[in-house]
Amino acid sequence: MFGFLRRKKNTEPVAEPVRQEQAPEEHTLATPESSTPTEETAATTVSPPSEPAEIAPVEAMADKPKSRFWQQLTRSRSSFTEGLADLVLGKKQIDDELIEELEMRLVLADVGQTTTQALIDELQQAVSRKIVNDPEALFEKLSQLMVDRLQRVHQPRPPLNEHPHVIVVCGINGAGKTTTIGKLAFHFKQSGRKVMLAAGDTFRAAAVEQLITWGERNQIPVIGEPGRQDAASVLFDAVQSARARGTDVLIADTAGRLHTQGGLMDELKKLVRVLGKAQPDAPHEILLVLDASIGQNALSQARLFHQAVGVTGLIVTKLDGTAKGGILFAIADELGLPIHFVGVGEQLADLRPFEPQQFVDALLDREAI
Ligand SMILES: Nc1nc2c(ncn2[C@@H]2O[C@H](COP(=O)(O)OP(=O)(O)OP(=O)(O)O)[C@@H](O)[C@H]2O)c(=O)[nH]1
Repeated sequence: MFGFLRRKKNTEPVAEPVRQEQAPEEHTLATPESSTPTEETAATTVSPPSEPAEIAPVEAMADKPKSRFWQQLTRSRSSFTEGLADLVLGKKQIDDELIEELEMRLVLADVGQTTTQALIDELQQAVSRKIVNDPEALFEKLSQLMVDRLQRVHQPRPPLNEHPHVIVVCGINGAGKTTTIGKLAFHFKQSGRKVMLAAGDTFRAAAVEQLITWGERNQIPVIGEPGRQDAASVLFDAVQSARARGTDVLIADTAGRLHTQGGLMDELKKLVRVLGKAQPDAPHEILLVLDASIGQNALSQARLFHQAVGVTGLIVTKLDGTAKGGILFAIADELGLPIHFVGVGEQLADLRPFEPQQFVDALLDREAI
């Protein structure tokens, strides 16, 4: 049953779940190290970070407080379901008005014309074949079609067999790369991996400092320091250092670049080549960070990054702050690239392994959430 229908019928307000904040604890932080591979990380005791770190394992969160994910998708869900109950209630049959309203809402949620049309065509076929007979069955069918579309491109990430398993994170300026790297590091640490970061964004001095701060929050080493110019040499050093330390996962930041900036795209290709020289088969993953709030523009960005370096998977950020959650369906349909994670906030634990069913349930306000 869909929550937005149930609420209207019962006319009972449904309480939004309240987020539990963790009491801050004292942390032992490792100071960021220099690029010398043999240097040991010095540990100092410092005050708790100002940001409340959520320390529940991300994997465990996937099945426990689902209500939090539900809450984080409030804007996308509201734009999709608000007012639908009024339209549906009182209707015993599916009519053109209902189908047109659904179509409009899919387009407004940035599902995109092509994917919206395909979904609506499939719904209409199900109606004309009498597979679907009433509005509630129509939503059920829509939900199933949406999950199918995401499931088609859903793939597990490669196993972390190499030491280090090297991940390059790329994207345009401000997409959320550095923040996502901090959250990714937390994700891997929570699953018991030894993680290291490489500050390959030598373009913007503050980016290195920002990455060092994320390293401190996660108590993991960061290779690279402000002032270094050559991103390729930072990444090369980082692979050597990670290997010497038996690191499981090395995550490399890169400078934000517009997909239209040919010179910078060439630099990204060079970084990927250099990593391959530092370690055969590296990088093992090239993750493109896309900001959900830019909607359909994310598609052209993804195409050009993919052409340049062969993106292995996507991380879609800022889903919490946008009503354009539907972009994930356009991404799945038109790019065929797997979405591995979604960013739903600015805290360490606000990165979720992407699960199609869970996402559609939250978007369509399914009771299961
Ligand atoms: N609400 C929300 N904000 C996010 C999310 N991910 C990143 N941000 C914010 O987006 C802004 C840009 O993030 P950065 O990580 O600095 O982006 P970047 O891609 O590294 O930027 P450049 O270094 O300029 O290329 C910051 O204010 C982040 O806190 C998210 O999932 N949700």
